[in-house]
Formats: sequence, C-alpha cells, structure tokens
Amino acid sequence: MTLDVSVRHRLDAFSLDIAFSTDGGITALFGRSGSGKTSLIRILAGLIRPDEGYVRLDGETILDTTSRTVTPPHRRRFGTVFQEGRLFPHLSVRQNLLYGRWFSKAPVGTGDIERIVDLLGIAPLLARPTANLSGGEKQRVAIGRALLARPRLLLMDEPLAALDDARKAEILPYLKRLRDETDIPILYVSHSVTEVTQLADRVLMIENGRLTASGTASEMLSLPGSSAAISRREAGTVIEARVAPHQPDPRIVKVAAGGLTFWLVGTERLPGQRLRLRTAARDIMLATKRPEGLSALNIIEGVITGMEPSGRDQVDVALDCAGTRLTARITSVSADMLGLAPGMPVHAVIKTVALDP
Ligand SMILES: Nc1ncnc2c1ncn2[C@@H]1O[C@H](COP(=O)(O)OP(=O)(O)OP(=O)(O)O)[C@@H](O)[C@H]1O
Repeated sequence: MTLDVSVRHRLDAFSLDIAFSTDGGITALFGRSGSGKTSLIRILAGLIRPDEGYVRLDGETILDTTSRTVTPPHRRRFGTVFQEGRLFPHLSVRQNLLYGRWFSKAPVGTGDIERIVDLLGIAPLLARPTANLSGGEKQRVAIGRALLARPRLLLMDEPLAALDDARKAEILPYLKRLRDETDIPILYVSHSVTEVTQLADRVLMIENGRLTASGTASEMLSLPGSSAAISRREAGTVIEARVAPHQPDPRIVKVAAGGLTFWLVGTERLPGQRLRLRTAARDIMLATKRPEGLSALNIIEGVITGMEPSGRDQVDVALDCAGTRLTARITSVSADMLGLAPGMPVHAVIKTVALDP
C-alpha cells in the first residue's frame, strides 16, 4: 500500500500545507494541539475538501483538485476511529459491529467477524448495550466496527485521548495486535510519546500546519534534536530492543539492545520479542566510576559525545553506549563537579522501573 498526499488548505488564520508518502504499518502524525493533525485526517476522510492538492492510494486518485476528482467519503473505504467511539447508544455491541459491515463492498463472512472479535477481545461484550461499556471497551468496539467495513486505510484520531492511563494501557496491546496481525495501513494521530513509541513504524512530525520531519520512532522521539512538541519531562531516548533468550530471574526481564543489556519490569517476556524502550533524560544519572551498592540494575558504560545547555542550569549530556545513543539530563552543578567533557567515559545509571517498555 502506498498513500501519497499533498494538500493545501486554509482555515481562517490557520493554513495547512503538507505532503507525504507512506507505505503500510502504523504512521503516526505527531504534533502539538492545534498543529493541524485533525484537519489533515478530516481531509483524508473526505469531511473537508482542501483548497488544493491530491490524495492517492496505490495509484488510485481519491482526490485531485486539478482534475476535480473527488471520491465521496463512503466510497473511499477509509475506516475512522475518533477520540470518543461514537457508537450507536440504542444498539448492542453486536449490532454496532454489524453496522460497519453494511458499508463493506466485499461480503464479510462469519470468520471475519470472529477474527476481529477475537483480535479485540470483545466476545464477552457482544450482547451488552453500549451505553454502560467502559471508555476502553467502547473504543475497542469502535475499532471493531471500523474494521468490519473492510477499510483500505484506517484513520485513527487520538483514539485513546479520552481514556485514563489504566484504560490506555489496556488498549495498547490490542492496537499492537492490529498492527501485527492485519495488513491494514493506519494513520494514527497522537500527541502521546508513549503511544507513538509503542505503535508507530514511522512518525510524521507536524508543526503549525507543516510537516517538519519524518523518520522512525527512535529518530523522531530521541534527544538530541527531538521535536519541540515533546515536553521537557518526557524528552529522552527510544531504544529498539529484544527480549533475551534466557531469563535468569522471573521478577525482571532481560532485554538486549545492540551490544547492551537492560533490565526492566512489567512487560511480556517472549524470547526474541521486539520491544521499544523509552527512557526520559531526567531519569538517567551519570557516574565517573562504576557505582557500587546501588539499587539501580541498569548501569551502562558510555562515552560523552556532546553537552548542550537545557533549561535553567541544566545540561543534556549525550552518550554513545556501544553504538546506542542515550541522553542524560543533569544539573550544571553536577556536570561541573564531575568535570564532565566530551570524550570522557562515564556510567549511565537507569532505575529499572524508569525504563518504560
Ligand atoms: N473550521 C475551522 N475554521 C477555522 N479554523 C479552524 C477550523 N478547524 C480547525 N481550525 C484551526 O486550525 C488549527 C488546526 O486544528 P486541528 O484540529 O487540525 O489541530 P490538531 O493538531 O488536530 O489539534 P488537537 O490535537 O487539539 O486536536 C487550529 O488552530 C484550529 O483552531
């Protein structure tokens, strides 16, 4: 699948001017509130007609303002899932799911329904009225309904934004299954670093109606140089890792990233399983000698490659740890006290519980 988009559109004082191509997997549209992500999704869904531009899917023109080609929304076969599930409150879960099927050109068999119900873990909910489902359950049903319409492309606009952290954590594994077990390409709008780290194959950074950068999650969400849309608290590093084949202690999980070993908690432990770890720069300490008698399990050797002032009296210290980049944010006082400088070997200390899988 290849989606080619080039659109320009003015909304009063705001102007959107974005071009990108993407193929398959989950492409995250990441940016601050008001950067234009929803407007772009609405253009793709056919809810807004842009002033100029085109949208092509696998070479098929969905929209082209030059030739005045406009495929109406229901003929695009683009599924949509919004922040709030927009289910029909008077229908049961099963009826809501089957409603999606009516819009499918290709017949949907019982097997498809079972597969989607299983994928999203909604079998126990089928007979329930939608009115008293939890927010997380509603979103899973909304995703199921969108999938049953057999979309060629799924547009998801902050599907987890209205949920609390516990509900978000409950849905993320289902979204990963959706990515890994179906071949439906997904455009996923979010300003959550956690969601984008966990889900995105590719990230498009949107600022003020423009595409400012694009790349892998680890390229786009890691210091130095990650987007201004990432809060200071969250700024850090995304590391690609795999669960190690042998696990010496059932209480923690050993993962390998490049030549490094990390220990973490609270994740599945299928040997060889790929993971993305995220560590905030503010959660990394530096030591000039290997520390002893410390509870932190992750003590990583590295060499300082750069130092950038960051905020008031703080420094972002970039490290090369056997080819893996890490950034630690420390006070200028600590940097002076330890005499830190580029080229110096140091030990990065990361608490096990501060490493998000
Ligand atoms: N119909 C409209 N008329 C005028 N301005 C609009 C209209 N719709 C959106 N805007 C403006 O366009 C800009 C982009 O809005 P949009 O909803 O696309 O951003 P967003 O990145 O999705 O934000 P959020 O994350 O808060 O949903 C905002 O400044 C918004 O006020």
